[in-house]
Amino acid sequence: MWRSRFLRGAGCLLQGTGCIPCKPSHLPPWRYLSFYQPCLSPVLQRSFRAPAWYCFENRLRPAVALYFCRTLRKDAKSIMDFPAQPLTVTDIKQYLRYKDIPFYDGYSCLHAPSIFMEPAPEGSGKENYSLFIDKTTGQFQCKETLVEGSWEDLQDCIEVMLNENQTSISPNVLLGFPESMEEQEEREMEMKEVQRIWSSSVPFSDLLDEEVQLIKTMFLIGKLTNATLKKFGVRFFKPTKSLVFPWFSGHDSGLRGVKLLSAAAKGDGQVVYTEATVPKISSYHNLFGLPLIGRKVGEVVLTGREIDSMAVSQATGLPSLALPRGVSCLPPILLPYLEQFKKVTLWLGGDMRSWEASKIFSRKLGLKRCSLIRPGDFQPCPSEALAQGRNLARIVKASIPAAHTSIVSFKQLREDVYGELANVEQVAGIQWSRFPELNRILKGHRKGELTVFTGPTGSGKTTFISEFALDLCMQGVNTLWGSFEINNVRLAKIMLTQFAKQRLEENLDQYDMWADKFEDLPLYFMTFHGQQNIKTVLDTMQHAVYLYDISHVIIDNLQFMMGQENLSVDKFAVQDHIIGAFRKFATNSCCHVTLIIHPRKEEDDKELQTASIFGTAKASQEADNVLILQEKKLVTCPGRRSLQVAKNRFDGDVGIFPLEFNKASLTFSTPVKGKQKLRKVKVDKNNSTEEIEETELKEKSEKAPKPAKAKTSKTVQGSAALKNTTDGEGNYQ
Ligand SMILES: Nc1ncnc2c1ncn2[C@@H]1O[C@H](COP(=O)(O)OP(=O)(O)OP(=O)(O)O)[C@@H](O)[C@H]1O
Repeated sequence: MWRSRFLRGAGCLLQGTGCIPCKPSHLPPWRYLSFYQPCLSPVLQRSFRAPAWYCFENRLRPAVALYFCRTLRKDAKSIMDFPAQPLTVTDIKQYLRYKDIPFYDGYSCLHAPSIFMEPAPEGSGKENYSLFIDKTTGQFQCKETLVEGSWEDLQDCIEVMLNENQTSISPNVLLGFPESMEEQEEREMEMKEVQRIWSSSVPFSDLLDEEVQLIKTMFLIGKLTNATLKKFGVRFFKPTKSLVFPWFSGHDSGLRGVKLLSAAAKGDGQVVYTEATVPKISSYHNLFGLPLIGRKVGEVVLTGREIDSMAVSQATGLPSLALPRGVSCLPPILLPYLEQFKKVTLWLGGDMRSWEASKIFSRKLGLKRCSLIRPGDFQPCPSEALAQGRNLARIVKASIPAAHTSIVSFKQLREDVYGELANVEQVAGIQWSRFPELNRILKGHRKGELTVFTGPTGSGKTTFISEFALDLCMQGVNTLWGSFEINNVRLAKIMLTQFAKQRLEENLDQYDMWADKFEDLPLYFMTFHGQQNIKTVLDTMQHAVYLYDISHVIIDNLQFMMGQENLSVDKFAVQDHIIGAFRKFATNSCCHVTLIIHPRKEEDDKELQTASIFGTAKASQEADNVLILQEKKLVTCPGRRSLQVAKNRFDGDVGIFPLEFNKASLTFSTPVKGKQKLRKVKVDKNNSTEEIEETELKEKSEKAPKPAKAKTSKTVQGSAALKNTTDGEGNYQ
C-alpha cells in the first residue's frame, strides 16, 4: 500500500510538530530535502522565505519550490514565535477553488474527483468523486487507489500535477515509495497469518448442529440465525475456540484481516470475552458489514460490536456496521466510508460509556445526521435486546437526535437526569485498579473534568501521575501526555517500569515482551519539550482528540506554558488565562485534563494546602479536583508520601491516604490498612529533625463512615492534618 504519510515520518505522533526524520533513503531526491529542513540554519531558512511563484520563476523544480514554500510557512511562524494556524475547512475550500478543483461538501469530508485517476470524460456521468479530504485535518484518502496522506502532501501533488499540465498524477511517481524491508516482511507475515486463520476456520454451515448450539450458548448469540452468521461471513476457529469476523476490502473484496472473539471461563464461573485482531488493532480499520451495504444506501445503524451489528441486521433488516474498536475510538480514516449515509443511528452499547462515546462520535460524524439510542433497562445493547426478545426496530425508531440547541427545558433533560440517577456507578467514571483509596474518595475518573495536581518540588509528582494515568490507560482510557519537563523517552521508561512492576534494567531479556504489551496501550505523547505556547499545545490537544479520541490529557507542567507569554503582562494573569483555556478545553472536548502546577514557595515543614498552588485562586476554583502529593517529615520514615484529595466537585468527598513508594518498580501503592501511628517531625534551620507529635489512630476500616464532606476547598485546608499513621518501624499497617 502507498502511504504518503511515511514521507513525514511514519509513527511520529502528531505530525508536523517536531517530527523525527524517517527513512530518507526511500525518498526521491527532492523529498530528501524536507527531511533535513530542521537542519537548515536559521539564516538559510529565512533566505527561502519567498512566495511560491518566486521559486517557480527561479526555475527550481516545482516540488523543491513547494518544499521551500512550506518552509516559509513553518519558519515564519517560529521566528515570530507565533503558533501554527490550525487548518480550517475554509482554507481547504479556498485552496481547491483557487486551483479549479471541483468538490462538494460532505458531512466530515470534502469530496473531490480523485487526482490519482484519469478523469472520466466530462458529462459522461461517471465523474468519480472518490477523493475524500477530512474537513478537520485536511488528511486525504482516495477510495479507489487507497492513496492517503496529509493535506500538505495533497497540495504538493496538485501543484506538481497542474504545473506539468497533467489531468491526473500517478501515486507511484510522486507519492509512492516502497515500505522498508522490515515493514514489508511484517505485512507479509501478517497476511500469511490472516490467511492461515481464515482458511483453517470453519463456516457455521460445516459445523455439526450440537457444535453450533454450544458455540452460540458460549457467545450468548443463541438468537442469531445461521443465515445471519453466513451472510456476515462469520466462521469458527477451533484451536482457540474463537468466532472469526472477516475484514473484506471494500475495494477489491480481498481479505485484509480478521478479528477473533474468544470466550474463557474464569474460576468463579464467569465467562470472559477477549478480542484479538490481525493486523494489530492500531491498523485494523474494518467496518464490519460494509461489503453488504450498497453504495446508494443512505441509512445505517452503527454499533460497537460485530454481534450487535448482526443482531440489528437480522431483527430490523436495516444496514448495520460495527466499529473496529468499539466505543474506544472512531478513527478518522473510517469517516470517508460513512459519508454516503444521510442518517446514522448510533447504538454503541447499553451502558453509560457507550452513551458518552456515541455523543462524542456524533460530533465527528456531523451532529445533524446522527441520532442516538439512550442506554437503559429497556434499551440494552442490540445483541442483548435480541436475546431478550425486544423490538429492535422500535428501539431504533425511538432514537433521539444528536443535535441540540443551546437552550433546553427540563423535558429534554429529564432522561439524562434519569440516566445519571439509574447508573450511579457508571456515572462516577473509570475506577483505578491500583488506587482503591482514590476510588473511595474521588469515586472515579470522569470525562470533561479538570484535575489540578501539586506537590513539593522533587517529591515525585511526575512519577505518581505517570502511574495514575497508566492505570487508567490500561483500562482503555485514550491518553495523551504533554511532558515538557522530562523527555518522552525518560517518561516512557518510567511508565514501562511501572507497567512491568519491576526494574527492567536487570531483566533486559523481558524488555521486548513488556514493550510489545505496552505498545498496545492507547497512549500518545506530544513531541514538545521545554517552553511552549499555550495555543500550540491546545491545537495539538484538539487535533489528538479528533484523531485518537483522547479522553485524558496530562500536562506536566503548567509553568512550561508561561515562559512564552508576553512578560509585560502580569504573570498571574497569564497563568489564569492558561488555566481558563484548559478548563474550556476539558469541558468542550469532553476530555479530562490533569494539570500539574508547582506550589508556591512554602516553609519546608508546612503541609501544602489548596491555597499553596502557585498563582491566584483561579486554579482551585476552575478545577473539579485538586490533588496534593504531601511529603511528610516523619522521624521513622522520612520522605513518606500521602495523597490528599483537597477538592472533589463530583460529590464533595475529600480525604487523604498514605502512599508507599517502591523504588524498583517506581510504583506507589496504598499500604495495608490497620492501626497506624503517625510521627511528624519539624525540620529546624540546621536541618536537624525534632519529633513534635505522635498520634495513634485506628485507621478507617471498611466499616468506617465516609470521609467528611467538604463542599469547599477552604474547609479542607483547615483540616488538612494527616489521618494516616505508621507503626514504630515506619511502616504503614
Ligand atoms: N515517594 C518517593 N520516595 C522517594 N523517591 C521518589 C518518590 N517518588 C519519586 N521519587 C524519585 O524522585 C525523583 C523525582 O521524582 P519526580 O520527577 O516524579 O518529582 P517531581 O515532583 O515531578 O519533580 P519536579 O518538582 O522537579 O517536577 C525520581 O528519581 C523519582 O524516582
